Amino acid sequence: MTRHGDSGLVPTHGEKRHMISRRIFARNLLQVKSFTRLFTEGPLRVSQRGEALLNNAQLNKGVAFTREERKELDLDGRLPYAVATLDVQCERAYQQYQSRDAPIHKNTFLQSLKAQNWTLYYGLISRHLKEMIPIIYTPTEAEAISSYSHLFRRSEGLYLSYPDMEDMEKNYLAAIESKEIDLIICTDGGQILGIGDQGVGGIGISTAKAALYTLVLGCRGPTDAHNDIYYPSLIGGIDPSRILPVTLDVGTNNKDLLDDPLYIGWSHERLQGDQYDAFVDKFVNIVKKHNRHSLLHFEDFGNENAQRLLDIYQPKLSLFNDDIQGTGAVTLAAVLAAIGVTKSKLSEQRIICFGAGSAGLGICNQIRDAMMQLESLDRKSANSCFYLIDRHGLLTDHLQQEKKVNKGAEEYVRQDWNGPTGLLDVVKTIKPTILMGVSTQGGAFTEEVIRAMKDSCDRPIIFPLSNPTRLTEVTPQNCLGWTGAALMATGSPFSSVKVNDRSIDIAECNNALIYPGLGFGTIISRSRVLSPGMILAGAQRLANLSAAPENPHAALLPDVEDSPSVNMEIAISVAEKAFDEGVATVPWKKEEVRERAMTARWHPVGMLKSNFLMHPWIVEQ
Ligand SMILES: NC(=O)C1=CN([C@@H]2O[C@H](COP(=O)(O)OP(=O)(O)OC[C@H]3O[C@@H](n4cnc5c(N)ncnc54)[C@H](O)[C@@H]3O)[C@@H](O)[C@H]2O)C=CC1
Ligand SMILES: CC(=O)C(=O)O
Ligand SMILES: [Mg+2]
Repeated sequence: MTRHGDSGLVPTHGEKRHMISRRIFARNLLQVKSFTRLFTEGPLRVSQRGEALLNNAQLNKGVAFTREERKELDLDGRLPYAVATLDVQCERAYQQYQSRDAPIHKNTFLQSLKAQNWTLYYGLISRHLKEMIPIIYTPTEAEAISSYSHLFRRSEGLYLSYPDMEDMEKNYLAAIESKEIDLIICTDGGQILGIGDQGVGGIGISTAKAALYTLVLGCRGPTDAHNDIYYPSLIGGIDPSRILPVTLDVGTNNKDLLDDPLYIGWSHERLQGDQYDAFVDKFVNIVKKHNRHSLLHFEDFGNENAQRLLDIYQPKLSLFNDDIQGTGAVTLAAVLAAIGVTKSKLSEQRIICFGAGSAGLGICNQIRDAMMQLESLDRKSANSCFYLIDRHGLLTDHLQQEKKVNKGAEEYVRQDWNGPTGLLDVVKTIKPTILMGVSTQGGAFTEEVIRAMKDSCDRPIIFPLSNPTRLTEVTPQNCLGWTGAALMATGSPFSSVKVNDRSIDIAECNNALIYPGLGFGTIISRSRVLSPGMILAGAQRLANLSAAPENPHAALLPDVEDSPSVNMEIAISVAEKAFDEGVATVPWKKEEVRERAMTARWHPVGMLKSNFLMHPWIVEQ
């Protein structure tokens, strides 16, 4: 690809392209001087008709095709007579959804709906966001991923397998043919949620994260009480046709999968070392070559690779690791909200992080950096506020000598520790104010641990963040039952808990509350990188949107139902920061960010008054 002009906005394609692509490309060229839209704008030209159109999930509108469209597009007789609005279609689909009892069956139903009709899929979920996010994301998606080879029906992204490494570029180009890609979400399946190596099934997390980029951005109505911001009543985010979910199939060390005759990936032990590195490097370079203005989102890579790959590639292209940086940012926001309640400073906290893997280190680094930037602590003093505990106990110099300290955790190693290093002993010794769990060890925060936390301060801050639900280190019911007053946030959704006749809402401290905003802010500003400053700006904006400091009984973070408007605010702060740091490459000004962000969203229906027309269509001859 070559660049056009100074703006660096226009992807060009050396490859032979489809006619539609050339037209979209030409239109983008015309728009580039003012603004490049993040969705395919205006009349949608289609070359397909009849059966082919009904089988194209991106274009299919089902019974929402109007009489004129049916005539024009050879659909007469292929659909029942009545023409329905999207509302009616959603009502019908919701009834079908409700008839499925188990969450995994609801998940499968929604998967097949997506395979048939994107507009209806996104339209339906946006109408039942809170109810359906746990179905398409954590916790249910973990179950779907672990059964991937058994539930498989059809392709849902790009599968790049090691044996086909020679053809990687060709296969990549085929997947993006006739598309403009803003976002590539990639996993190697190494550590999916808390359920470990899932091999090729990892694609499920790429597609789930992709769906949230579309759903969890946009607007739900005037919900932002702090800022009196009004959003129209549609929901929308990143155009799904501009997102590419990818799995890098480098084998698996999951014995169950290797022994399963139905396993659908490359049945081979997981590659490591030079072979693994060469494969990932080839992929990143292909992205850089063909989609250099897109954001590359890394998800659920194994601990041995996640931080290492981030360090290698972050300076080279617009890339981030959600488990490290997204989780760090959302947890920082929750901590800022919590210390707003306890009226204390970041630098006054004594923090235990139980689990020193990708998420644990991402969280500690993010909070440590915030201590340095917001409260001017030097790095050593800031590091000294943390006590990291991993599978062998507290990270001490003894463990370091035994080479049992994860890479990246060296800075937090305690040099001065002589006592026992188990969680309960450390809690009793240091009397922490904050306890975070990212260990994948369900129930690890026992009653004794939680009561010891309560003994150490009046309102302990306790965040069991492991997913899915069964791996939570402590349930809110237990934690609040034992303490009465903990400030909690959890990785997966939990219902509210009654304490002394008061109903306490539990904040969901999940990176899904922030990564869509981090990503969208980067994309709309066409930022060269997603910098630490942009991530901090996003976390601070999220903390500002918390109701907790003013209302000590409110959840620490905004509700998932409000995440569309919340993520839009985050995106705006992130994009503005990109301008401040001089990394934005769009040819417009920082003052325009809000308006640009609002108009750049894709909606499951067109911006037309009639709510069943997706776009006016022009038939390709
Ligand atoms: N709430 C959120 O937004 C997020 C939650 N997570 C969750 O956090 C958990 C960890 O994820 P990653 O950091 O990506 O995995 P990881 O594999 O990189 O880290 C897990 C760490 O826990 C340690 N560990 C295992 N057993 C332990 C024990 N008995 N005691 C103490 N430490 C122990 C492991 O040695 C490892 O270092 C997962 O359940 C994941 O779903 C991850 C990212 C975001
Ligand atoms: C939320 C998330 O990214 C995880 O649990 O891995
Ligand atoms: Mg993850």
